[in-house]
Amino acid sequence: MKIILASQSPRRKEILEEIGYQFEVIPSYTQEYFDPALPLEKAIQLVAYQKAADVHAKYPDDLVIGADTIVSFQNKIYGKPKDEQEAFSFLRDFSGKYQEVMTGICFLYKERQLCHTDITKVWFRDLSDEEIWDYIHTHNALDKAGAYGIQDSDFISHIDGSLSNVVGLGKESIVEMMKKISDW
Ligand SMILES: Cc1cn([C@H]2C[C@H](O)[C@@H](COP(=O)(O)OP(=O)(O)OP(=O)(O)O)O2)c(=O)[nH]c1=O
Repeated sequence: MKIILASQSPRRKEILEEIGYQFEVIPSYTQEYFDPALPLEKAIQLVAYQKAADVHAKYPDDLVIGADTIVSFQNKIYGKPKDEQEAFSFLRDFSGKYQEVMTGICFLYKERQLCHTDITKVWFRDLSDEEIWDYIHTHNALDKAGAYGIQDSDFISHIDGSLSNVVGLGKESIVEMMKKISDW
């Protein structure tokens, strides 16, 4: 079965390559809908589903993988910041505290679907305003949920859970899900 990654994220592509799969990248540009009435884990899965479904409609005989990452902090959702000022306020909020990074993953193949959400707790050390601005001015903070990349900052003191999940796609879950669908 051919695998399609329905994502424009270079990080997700790298992660899937690292696991060793052969796949094609066909990003979804669908308008995503986040349903605030659902429990967070389900709402994020639904966004991952929408991305996968958009591509699956054109490639129903291939295995299509969609994913979506958000940061949840004190019952608020942090996606990609809209500008540098918002990126600053996100990182100021996270300083010295922990947040949860969630990635919803959906596999679609023919009539079948398998979805899952990974959660990793991420602890930030205390950050000065100066180093937050320095990070924002030297990195692509606006392209990342929560305004930071765990892979390109030294803000994190420790994590509890999957590291690749924080970067955008939990390797362990992908491998597990691939096992589950091996008889599809
Ligand atoms: C928290 C965190 C997020 N991110 C990235 C992962 C995702 O690419 C991005 C969250 O945005 P998403 O909307 O999940 O994904 P995307 O728009 O980049 O790609 P697509 O919708 O086509 O799949 O933030 C990091 O790279 N490092 C981190 O530490």
